[in-house]
Amino acid sequence: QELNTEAPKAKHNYQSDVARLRKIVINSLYSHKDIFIRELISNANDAIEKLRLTSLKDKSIWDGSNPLNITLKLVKPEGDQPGRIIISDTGIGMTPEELTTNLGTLAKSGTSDFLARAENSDATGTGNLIGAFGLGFYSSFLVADRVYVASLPPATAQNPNPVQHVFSSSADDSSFEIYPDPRGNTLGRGTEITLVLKNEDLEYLDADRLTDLINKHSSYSSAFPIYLFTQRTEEVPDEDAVQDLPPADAAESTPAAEETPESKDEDEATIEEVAEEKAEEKAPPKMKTVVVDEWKHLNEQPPIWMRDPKDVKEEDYTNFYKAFFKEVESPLAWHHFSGDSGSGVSFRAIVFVPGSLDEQYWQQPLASKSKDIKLMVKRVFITSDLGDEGLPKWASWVRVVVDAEDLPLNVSRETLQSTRFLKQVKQVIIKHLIGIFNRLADEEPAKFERFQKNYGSVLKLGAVEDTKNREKLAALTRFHTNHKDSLSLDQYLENKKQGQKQIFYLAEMGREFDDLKKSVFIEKLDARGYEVLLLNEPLDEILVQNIRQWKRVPFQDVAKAGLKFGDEESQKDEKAEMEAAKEKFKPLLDYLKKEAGDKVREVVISNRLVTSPCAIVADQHGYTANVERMMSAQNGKKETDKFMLHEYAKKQKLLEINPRSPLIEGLLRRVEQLPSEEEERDLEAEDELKEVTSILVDGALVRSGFEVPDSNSFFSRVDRVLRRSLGVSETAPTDTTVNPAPPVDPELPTEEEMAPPPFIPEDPEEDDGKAKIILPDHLKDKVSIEMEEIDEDGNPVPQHDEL
Ligand SMILES: Nc1ncnc2c1ncn2[C@@H]1O[C@H](COP(=O)(O)OP(=O)(O)OP(=O)(O)O)[C@@H](O)[C@H]1O
Repeated sequence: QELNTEAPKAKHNYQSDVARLRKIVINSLYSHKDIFIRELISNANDAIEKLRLTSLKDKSIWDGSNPLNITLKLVKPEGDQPGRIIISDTGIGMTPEELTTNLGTLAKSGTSDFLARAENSDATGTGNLIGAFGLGFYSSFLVADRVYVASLPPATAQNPNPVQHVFSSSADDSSFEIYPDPRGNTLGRGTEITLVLKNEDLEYLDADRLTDLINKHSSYSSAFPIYLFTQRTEEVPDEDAVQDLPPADAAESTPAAEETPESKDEDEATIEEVAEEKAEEKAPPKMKTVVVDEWKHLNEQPPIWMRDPKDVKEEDYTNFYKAFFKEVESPLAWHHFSGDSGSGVSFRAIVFVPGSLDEQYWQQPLASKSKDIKLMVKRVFITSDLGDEGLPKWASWVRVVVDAEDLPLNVSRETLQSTRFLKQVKQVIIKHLIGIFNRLADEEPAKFERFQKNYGSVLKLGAVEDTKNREKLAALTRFHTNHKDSLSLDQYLENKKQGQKQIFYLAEMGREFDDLKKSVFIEKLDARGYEVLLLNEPLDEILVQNIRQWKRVPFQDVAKAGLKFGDEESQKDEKAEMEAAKEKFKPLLDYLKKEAGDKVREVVISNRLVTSPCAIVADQHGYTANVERMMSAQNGKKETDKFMLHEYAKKQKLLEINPRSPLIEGLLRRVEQLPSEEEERDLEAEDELKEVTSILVDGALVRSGFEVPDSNSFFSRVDRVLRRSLGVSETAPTDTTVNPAPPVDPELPTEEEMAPPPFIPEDPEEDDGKAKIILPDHLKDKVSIEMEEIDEDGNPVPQHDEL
């Protein structure tokens, strides 16, 4: 009987976001058409799961007697009847109101944003779209011109006499219709989706093609049996012919609508005569062709996690992962194992590392829970919510399927959460996850490199957050150094020089490694061949502060006091040189202490500089420039300044001078030349020296990554020195007259005035292949253009200003 009817139907408009989503699906996912079957089967599976879970509380909904399954029927086009795929489930079904809200609106938060991005993305972005969003029901329109959804929820106390309703919509309608099913309550319970296939998509009616698709993408998506209705012809002896009876009329047989696959034996033949061959005396038994109706069980094999890992191919894991977690990208690595929770629950599990870290990961709060842990009991999905026993943030991206054998099937989410099992499972997952990382590090260097690119920061977060696994995670972390692009802490210790008792690191958030290599703080270490860890992520400094030492060797911030090469004792010459320098530069040290006393606590001879004249280092309890920046970024500069402790820490700076620098030598000479007698003082020369000194100190601050307290005054001083060196009068004023702005004019410009003149591009013939900026004539004299050189990665190439 027809699903359609002439009777009046309630018409509804799609919510605007649904209309947009449907448009994206229909227009841009053309090459991913196949996903429709996976999405519909997964919805059917969810509906059955929902029924099962609801029935745990209310037995009247389902008492366990009638079967839970998903069935598919393929109907070939015939006459004016179009080709159809009919997918039915015996799940929770939908009331007419639910049909309207579930299929006519999108309840997801952030949908509009997401759609805007999807609308602008090209074909490569569409993979993401499917993964991130789950197009679900709307993917039907990839292959169907029209979709009918007939649905009947189970009878409940609130809805004792449910009526089967139909949702109907065509691919191009902006509205859909809901009406009582003209066939009556044929479903018993559940949902039946009829896809009226587009002419170009009739290939999906091929049973083998559809079986392949389901085997590949969906057989794992459902814990419930999936049956495909097929018909095949067979030659069988014609028993009737023996009695020489006239042939019966050929008649097509279809299973009754309410007939479920379990209610009849598989392979049970509905025999019907199609043709009869002429009876011949004493000839071989007379044969006839019969059509055999079959319900083929598509997901008969046990799910992948229940199989022996030896029997599962790499491709099977990848396909399973993509289907099960609705993902387009293959996993980076996985581990399949069975175990015992320790509280007597045996289980099987597969832990997957996704191909890349979700873009959203770092935007989520630290407490955000993992969603991709599928907890099953005896093949039946129970929950994705580990409750308070969620994984730590650093591991919240992991995708896991865990199937416990020895828990009762009717365990509810709440009871499961109160068992020790979950706590133990969490530990087992983390243990195996770290096992995967170690295996990659030891056996698959190329993959490990990819892993580091995607998850490097996650390991650092783990080493900070997860004290129990700190050592293991820190050991997996890789660092850039002045010598290498990737180095573990163990490797660092293997390379350390004789006598070296510190792990040197330089931390400057956000700086390029190449810049860090030129830092004033590593001049000498680098020149002498010592290795320095270069840290440029916010988490780095926090990590180092937390672990403090590796294999009993402490970390040393090279921007801080306390730097020791470890061979000072054997470097007698250098020691003597230092002592002599202290003596020789005493007048300068005293002078600088007096002049820079508000910015630094002490002035000392440096052991870390080679070419630079001076640098500012933080004392043991002081803030380095990096920490100062982190504090301001976190609390806002004003807030940070309020705390006394911060004030104290900020003042703990040392000015280190390089005794070998000619500039420092020159400064010493000038200081020594200052007349000591009051009456001989040359105030002008003194002021000049003060100015040069303050520029030197402020320059040292900048060179060391700190902010100059008053940059305006700093540059005015620089200007004065420049004037002096150019022989320009220091006091000659700049002409500061300017034209005042025209009088107040509250009238807004018209749209015409605001519109830019039409843009006519230059003659393409003249194109010389070089990058250029083409300006419309009316802007040519109003705009000046500065070009910045960028490198291959799009980063600005730093310009080295000798000044
Ligand atoms: N076979 C079904 N039986 C009962 N309800 C269904 C069925 N198919 C869809 N629904 C309802 O329609 C809603 C929308 O389905 P849709 O597939 O668009 O999104 P979803 O399944 O919620 O999300 P996703 O596809 O990302 O998992 C579902 O949440 C569910 O409530």
